[in-house]
Amino acid sequence: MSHISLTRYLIDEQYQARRIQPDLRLLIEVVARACKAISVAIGKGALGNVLGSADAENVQGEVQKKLDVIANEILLEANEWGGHLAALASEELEHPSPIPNRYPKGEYLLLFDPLDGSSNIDVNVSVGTIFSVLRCPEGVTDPDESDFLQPGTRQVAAGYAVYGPSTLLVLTVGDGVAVFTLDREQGSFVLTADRVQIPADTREFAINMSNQRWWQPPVQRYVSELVAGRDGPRGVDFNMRWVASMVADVHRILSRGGIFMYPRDNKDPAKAGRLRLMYEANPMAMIVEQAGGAATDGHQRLLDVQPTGLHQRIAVFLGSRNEVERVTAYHHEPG
Ligand SMILES: O=P(O)(O)OC[C@H]1O[C@](O)(COP(=O)(O)O)[C@@H](O)[C@@H]1O
Repeated sequence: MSHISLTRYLIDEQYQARRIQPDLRLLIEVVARACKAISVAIGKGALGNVLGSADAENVQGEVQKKLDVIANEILLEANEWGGHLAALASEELEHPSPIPNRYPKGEYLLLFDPLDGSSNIDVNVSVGTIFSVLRCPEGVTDPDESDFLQPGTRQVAAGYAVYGPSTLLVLTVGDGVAVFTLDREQGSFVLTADRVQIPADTREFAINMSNQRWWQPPVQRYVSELVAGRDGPRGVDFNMRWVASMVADVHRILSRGGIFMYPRDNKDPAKAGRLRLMYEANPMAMIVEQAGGAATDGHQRLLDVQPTGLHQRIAVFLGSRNEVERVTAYHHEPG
């Protein structure tokens, strides 16, 4: 694959594929630059005094890590003055963040989880950033929360960065999925895989097994059949993986197939799941579908879910199409 930078890839999407507008291209480049800065901050680790807690809680009632706050500030600062956005929303902020009046405004809404997999930061396991781009409704100059509550099918772009052994940026603008690797010497993202496809079948599943006693019957049945392997109704063995960083688990699935599950469970019946619809499930669902996979909440296509809240949680089943369809079918069976 010849040396194609992110900028070149986006310019081709703008002029050849005629898929994106100039300001969406520039917005994605700004987000990518912010991910580079976050990658540098993470790379410093204990030497940069960025590990550990920030002694503050976010809107979800979770203790924030220092890097949650640092990553959030990097993304807010990088995106507020570029002129591409009408407003932003973050996992770390209760309400949408308006663009200060001193800066020009644009026609897009950006949502992000600045640092996904927070529980893995201090133990040097891959973490990431997840983002989703929507259009600001026509004629709205000061968007509020309701303007963000658009189904995932309305996303014009989605992506994630993985900060692991290498830093990767995975992106879709609705024309397949492209993977870029950060060339640390050049300081630029270079295309290393394009039109990535997830195999329809897999022998690998990802779920936090320690929650098993709380799962509802369809998930109990599906996972027990996987674990039973060749001696069970599936007749073949399945392997399990769980990094506990959604970006890392989803990237493995993008790379070699698999099914990722974070179901609704009875541990906290009030919660519809652990993961957030707007800036975790929806962008990942768009990427997975653009790579030929499937994504549901157990009952319906994730991207068709009508959001009701900026930080709402949802059950997530995504990855290799045939397995996602099977576990979803189990949710539709009577009894
Ligand atoms: O702690 P658990 O139950 O294994 O859950 C891990 C899941 O929670 C998350 O860490 C939630 O994300 P945040 O770290 O952004 O809060 C996902 O990345 C991951 O898939």
